[in-house]
Amino acid sequence: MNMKKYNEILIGSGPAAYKMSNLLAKTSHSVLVIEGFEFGGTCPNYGCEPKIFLEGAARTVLQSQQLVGRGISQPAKLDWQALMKTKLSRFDPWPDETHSIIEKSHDVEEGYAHFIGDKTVSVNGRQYQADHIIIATGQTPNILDIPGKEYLHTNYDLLSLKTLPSRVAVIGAGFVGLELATLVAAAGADVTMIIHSDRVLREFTRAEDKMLVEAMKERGIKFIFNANTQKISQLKDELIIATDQGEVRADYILNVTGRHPNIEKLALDNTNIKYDHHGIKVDDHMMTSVDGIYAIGDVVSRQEPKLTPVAEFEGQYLFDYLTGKTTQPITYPLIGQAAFTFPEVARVGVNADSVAGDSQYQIKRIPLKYGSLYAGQNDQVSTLTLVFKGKQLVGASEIGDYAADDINNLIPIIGLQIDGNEYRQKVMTIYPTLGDKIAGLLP
Ligand SMILES: Cc1cc2nc3c(=O)[nH]c(=O)nc-3n(C[C@H](O)[C@H](O)[C@H](O)COP(=O)(O)OP(=O)(O)OC[C@H]3O[C@@H](n4cnc5c(N)ncnc54)[C@H](O)[C@@H]3O)c2cc1C
Ligand SMILES: NC(=O)c1ccc[n+]([C@@H]2O[C@H](COP(=O)([O-])OP(=O)(O)OC[C@H]3O[C@@H](n4cnc5c(N)ncnc54)[C@H](O)[C@@H]3O)[C@@H](O)[C@H]2O)c1
Repeated sequence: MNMKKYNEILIGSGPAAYKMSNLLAKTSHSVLVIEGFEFGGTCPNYGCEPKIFLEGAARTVLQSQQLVGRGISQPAKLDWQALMKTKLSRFDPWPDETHSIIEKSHDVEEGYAHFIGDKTVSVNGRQYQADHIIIATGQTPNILDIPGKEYLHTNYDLLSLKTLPSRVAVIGAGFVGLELATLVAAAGADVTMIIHSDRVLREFTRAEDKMLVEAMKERGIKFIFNANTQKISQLKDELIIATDQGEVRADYILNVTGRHPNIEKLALDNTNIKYDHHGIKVDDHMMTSVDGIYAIGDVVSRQEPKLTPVAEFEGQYLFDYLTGKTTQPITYPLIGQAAFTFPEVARVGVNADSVAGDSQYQIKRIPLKYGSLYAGQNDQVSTLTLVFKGKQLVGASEIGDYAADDINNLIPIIGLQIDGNEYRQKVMTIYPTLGDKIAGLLP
């Protein structure tokens, strides 16, 4: 068979591969990009971007509800069908547009790639080789393996759902579950969350986790903890979810029980690439156990959270490494995280719970609700938690309506190890925002 050879083959076109594809477009390298589903991957098509687009309207509704009796007489109402129409008109063209952008600079194959050996990739019956093969195939939702699993929906379905169901059951309460539950509840659905453990986001402190659940409950979202979902059945026009804590009746079921690496279709067992259930194993240059084959983005088995900026950072690093701009191992910057719930939760650095009782660390909890900014929104929960080691801020987390933006203010202080005196001398932030409080909080 006549086999075409490239400098690079990128498998996947999500944020990790797309970053590399854009960088490689500025070189003379020959590149093949292979995508099996929607060009652009999870984030722009059925992840971060449509989620945050829809969240804009949800936030307006929830904020207006919070201000009823405090100057707002009629809370805003969300028209799901109209909102979804605007969402679809914006997002439907994205995969084709991304495809066209990639095709301007590189060869493209539409189809799922698999390995037929350590050096050869096959797609659509054609075989290819390259100096470097880069696996950037991301993750896909776990689907509960229970009777009635055909009734389960994922983020992909919900983020394009044209009609809002009356009752939505959400199985799982991680980032995806909590964010999408917030969205459909704001639109008027009756939401029940079914959680197999006793808490929600483990990345946050227990106090924040509890406050988030309480705040969501106050807005009518129901939580059933320590419940194992056993079976789903349909009775007339409703779905019955049997759990070991009783039955839940719903019109729509969102399965958000975590995600696993997209490796099944790659036929890695035809190669010597090592992997586990967290993903493909790489060294500190993102190389797999096979020379010349690399992995980046969510498909990698690593400690760092599975986020778009992390995927893009790895794409940039691998480009720099393969084009000789660096020989250094990858070192990750400080990574901030947020769940776009209402209120939001956001965090960075050392988790206060993990160092509670350790005399090397000091923890400060600052209720923000007294500040006019937060009081004006009737944001009763806003609490900032700071962790210091000596004089240095090493961790921060917040629950509150603007937690993600607030924590973003603190990431440079921790990441660049800026001390209080230097900060006060060189920075004057906009008043009144959280920024103006920071100078006073740093020792
Ligand atoms: C609902 C949701 C909300 C999210 N919100 C945020 C957020 O707010 N902020 C944030 O930072 N992150 C968020 N994320 C995570 C973010 O989407 C991912 O971290 C990011 O998309 C990872 O990029 P990637 O390129 O590694 O993989 P992906 O974006 O998943 O792309 C992988 C691509 O590879 C393709 N592929 C798979 N197998 C093959 C094959 N064999 N051959 C060819 N192609 C293949 C897939 O079709 C896919 O297009 C969210 C995720 C979800 C699900
Ligand atoms: N705002 C953001 O940055 C954002 C948003 C969405 C997703 N993400 C990324 O995507 C990743 C995946 O998110 P996710 O929500 O799919 O996964 P997750 O790991 O955050 O949450 C999965 C949830 O499902 C639960 N679960 C697992 N098995 C279950 C079962 N059998 N029954 C009931 N519940 C079960 C877990 O306890 C957990 O609460 C996140 O870790 C994050 O890195 C980020």
